[in-house]
Amino acid sequence: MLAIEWICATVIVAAISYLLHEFLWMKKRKRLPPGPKPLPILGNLHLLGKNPHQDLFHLAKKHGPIMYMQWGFVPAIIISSPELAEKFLKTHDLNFASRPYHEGSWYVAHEQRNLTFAKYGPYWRNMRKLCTLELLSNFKINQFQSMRKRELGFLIESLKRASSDQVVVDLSGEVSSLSANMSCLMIFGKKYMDKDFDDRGFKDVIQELLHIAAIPNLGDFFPFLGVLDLQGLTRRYKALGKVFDDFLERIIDEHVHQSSNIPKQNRDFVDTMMSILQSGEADFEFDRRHIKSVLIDVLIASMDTSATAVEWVFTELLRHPHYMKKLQEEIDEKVGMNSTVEESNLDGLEYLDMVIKETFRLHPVAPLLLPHESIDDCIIDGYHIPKKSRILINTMAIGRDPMVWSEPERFFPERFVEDNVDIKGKDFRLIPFGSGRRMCPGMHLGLTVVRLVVAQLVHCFDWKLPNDMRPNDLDTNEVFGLVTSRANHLMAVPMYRLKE
Ligand code: HEM
Repeated sequence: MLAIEWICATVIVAAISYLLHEFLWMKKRKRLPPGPKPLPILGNLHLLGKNPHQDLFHLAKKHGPIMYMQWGFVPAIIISSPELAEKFLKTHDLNFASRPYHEGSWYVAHEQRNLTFAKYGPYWRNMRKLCTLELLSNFKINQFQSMRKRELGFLIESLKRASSDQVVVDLSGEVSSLSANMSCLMIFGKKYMDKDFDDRGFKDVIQELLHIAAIPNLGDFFPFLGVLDLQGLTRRYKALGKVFDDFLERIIDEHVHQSSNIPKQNRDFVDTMMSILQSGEADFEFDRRHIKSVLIDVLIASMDTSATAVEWVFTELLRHPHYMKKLQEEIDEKVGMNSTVEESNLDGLEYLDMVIKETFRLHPVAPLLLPHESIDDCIIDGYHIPKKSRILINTMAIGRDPMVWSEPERFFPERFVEDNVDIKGKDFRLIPFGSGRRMCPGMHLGLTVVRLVVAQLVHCFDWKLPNDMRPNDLDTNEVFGLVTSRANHLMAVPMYRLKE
């Protein structure tokens, strides 16, 4: 059959199934949450544009904080208030602790054997425990403290040169490279540069994965269309899966040959995982496939999240120079003009924490968290939540809700002086790392990197916008993806300010 015939046949089958589904559903219709009226087959997919978190924010203003949508054949529940977020992520957490099918993880992470998209069950529980204890513990985070200091030192030196020449730097690019280097050193024990992956180079391959992971996948919403691969995504995921697999196999082999009895405090993540594999101490199915899947997870999760958070903090500080100054004054007082910031200084920097909280409120790195999936039918606030619904918690909508925050659109770190809101998953007004069973296990590491990098860059340099741009003219356009970053790179001129 020709491709066009295949498409027609699939659309007809899809339409019949949809009508059948609607008919059966009518018979036992239950009270669903309110939401926009769906079109036949397409459902509400036509309402989602390039920045779905913003579209859902606007739709919630009309339909309310719990909203039902039909995305193709998939029911979606969108949550936009702290009270409801608490019901989904705390009161009924267990029922919403699974993840939907994710084609990228299927092909790149050995059939969703990664932590991020593994279905809820014994494998996910065991792997999460292992990662939390062995890779993301305080002991492990502290082990890499000197590496972080050294890498950040390299960036400061290069910015000092830019400062003496008064050149504009690509702050987004610089922080992203720093974060990539820190992640590679922690995970693989060395930095990976261009050509280390395949012809395209390390960064390009990661960027391609992030890019296609952000493209809405028709196969996710219309399972019949998945096999046709009309968007070419399956083909690209398979090719990327092979590139990652070859790369990780090579790295693991190198580690196996080099490492015999590396002391625990010197082990990178590959060493740690391989020593667990070799010792046989994992009491669940655990082989190279699982190790490779989790290595990809921590690589992707650590590289872009922290760098994007730093980028947003700087965006707001450059738009509000008086807050930048106030932050400098706090650090000058605690650290002094003769020294750079150490991780041991961070706990005393309260204003820094307020600036970071305020940035997460306005610019959460993952505005819809990661998608959760309901394990069983459930009733919440009198509404029926069907089994296998996709649950999205819109933290961006919660962060800008005037019922929750006064003057929500205003960047105002001082709002946290009186109200010391927790960002570690206990206060549902601000949950940039999620909450409950699926909450981010890398939060401590992520926060350490963000606080350190922001503090150091603000302490060592005054910053000004290029070409006499006024602070108000700096845009805050975003591009939605696995992480939601600035649409345009942040450019600024550093001026060194410490005593030599
Ligand atoms: C500023 C930095 C970071 C932010 C804002 C962030 C945010 C998040 C969010 C919102 C989720 C989804 C929670 C949910 O679905 O309910 C998540 C999950 C996750 N994060 Fe992070 N993250 C950061 C850094 C890191 C780092 C450094 C790592 C590891 C090295 C990491 C590893 C993970 C993993 C493995 C998951 C999936 C957990 C699971 O499904 O069980 N993250 N993160």
